[in-house]
Amino acid sequence: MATTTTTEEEEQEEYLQQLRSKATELFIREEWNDSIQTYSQFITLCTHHLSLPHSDPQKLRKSLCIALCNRAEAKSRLRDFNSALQDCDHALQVDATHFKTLVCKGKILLSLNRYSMALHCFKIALLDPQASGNSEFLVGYFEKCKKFEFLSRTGNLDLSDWVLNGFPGKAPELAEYIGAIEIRKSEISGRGVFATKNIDAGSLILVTKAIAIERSILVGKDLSEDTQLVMWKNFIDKVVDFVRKCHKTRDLIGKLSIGENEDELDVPDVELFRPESIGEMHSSDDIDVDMVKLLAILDVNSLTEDAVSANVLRKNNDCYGVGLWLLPSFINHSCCPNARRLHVGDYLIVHASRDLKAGEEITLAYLDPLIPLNKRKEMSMTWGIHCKCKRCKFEGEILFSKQEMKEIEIGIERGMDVGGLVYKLEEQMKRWKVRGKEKGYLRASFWSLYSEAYGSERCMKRWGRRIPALDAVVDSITDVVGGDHRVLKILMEELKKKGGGSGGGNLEMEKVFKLAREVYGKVVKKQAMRTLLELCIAD
Ligand SMILES: C[S@@+](CC[C@H](N)C(=O)[O-])C[C@H]1O[C@@H](n2cnc3c(N)ncnc32)[C@H](O)[C@@H]1O
Repeated sequence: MATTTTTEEEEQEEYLQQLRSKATELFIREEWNDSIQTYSQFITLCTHHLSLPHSDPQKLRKSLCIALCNRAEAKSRLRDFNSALQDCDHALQVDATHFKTLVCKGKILLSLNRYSMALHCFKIALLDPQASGNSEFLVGYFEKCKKFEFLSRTGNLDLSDWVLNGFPGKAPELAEYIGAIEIRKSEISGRGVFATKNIDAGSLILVTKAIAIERSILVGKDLSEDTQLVMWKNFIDKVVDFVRKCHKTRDLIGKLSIGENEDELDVPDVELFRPESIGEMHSSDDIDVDMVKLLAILDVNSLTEDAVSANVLRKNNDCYGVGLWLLPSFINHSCCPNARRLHVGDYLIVHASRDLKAGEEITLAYLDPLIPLNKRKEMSMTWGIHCKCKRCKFEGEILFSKQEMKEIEIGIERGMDVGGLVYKLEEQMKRWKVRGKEKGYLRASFWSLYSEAYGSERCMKRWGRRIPALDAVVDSITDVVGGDHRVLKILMEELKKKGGGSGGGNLEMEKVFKLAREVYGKVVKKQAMRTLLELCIAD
């Protein structure tokens, strides 16, 4: 009897060895899916053997730990980070200081933007004797975690080198950052994002990585309908894949609006959106996805890189992307926005495009703030929103009561002399005693007239002395819609004409830099900002 048991045990032992060798071979050949499958069989069998009376627990534990660590590595290669993390934790339960697992866990945590936890792993790994042979790359990871941890606390981003070198290679990895903001009920609609402290124009409000993003190369100016459909389908597949791998993401996406009954929606704590917040992170097994709800959510919250309030930093702007970013999805629209977005790789940076007061709602322009009310209304229909901001209200009243406004609109349609139309609008505003912000509203709405007039030498010769100086118009428009790249471009061109360019008069150049910070955010130092300004003109 005893002989039979020994033979059985030996056979099982041999089978275990075979499984381990096969899994290791697949792992070395980087056949990740097959190696995960084989390691899974090995792990189940190994765990079972550990409970048997004649087993060698020390040897088995060692094998189990290595198998879990390798399976974690394979899963992380397939970007199934949450499940990989689960394996690392399991391995560390078996051996709390297992060097390879600590390094693997640190790298996974870094990919998930959980910097301080990653830092902790690399710190312990560095104490291991094995660290001496790997010190260069370990110290590299350690320093990277430290840098990102600092960035995620302060939001002090500096992309100067990347910009000055002409956006080489892949876009830089950024750290996730959540500034002085909270999510609250909004008077605009449902929930909104609010400043909890004063925020200067140009300062970063948040930096966050896309849940998923899909890009397409632009051939010509627009994408064909077919390409757009394929792009949208791929994008949805990516979101579903992400959601299936992570409960936390599914739960957070589930908090986004479907554009209906927004006032009844819960207000989530902004802390939930920190990568390090505790959530039910694990499981790669099927998570139910309510596709109808998910599609409605994507319809309302996806953002495109070509939007008017977005800048994209990359070498060739010949592609176009659609993506989903969680926290920015709570930012409402305003025709007098106070924030803009900047895309760097898969990261979205939202910065203040005007000075913000504590308690003020942060808003983006979903649609062009430099077009007249009727066009804005038309465009807002596609967003399913009916904007009731002060500007829309004021312009609605003036359009309704003043025939001259209609005449100006007809003049634009008929292609009348832009200088004459600007003159007419300015004269009417004087007559109607339109001042301050209200003047800015109308100037912003008819920006196309102003920009064409200031851009035309012939027009300025004729009307230059009868219409306000560009400076004054820039100030009043910026006061109501914040920094805008088109306004910045005209200002730059004007400076160049005066023989200034980037070496223009100090005061004028300061004004350009101030506007540039409102347009791009404080993401580069002065020299690199000059490069961005050159790009803005060339655009
Ligand atoms: C990206 S979400 C913004 C956050 C949303 N309010 C929430 O509670 O989740 C976009 C949706 O917000 C609403 N919304 C945003 N700005 C609006 C505005 N200015 N006027 C009316 N509704 C607006 C619309 O329902 C729109 O579909």
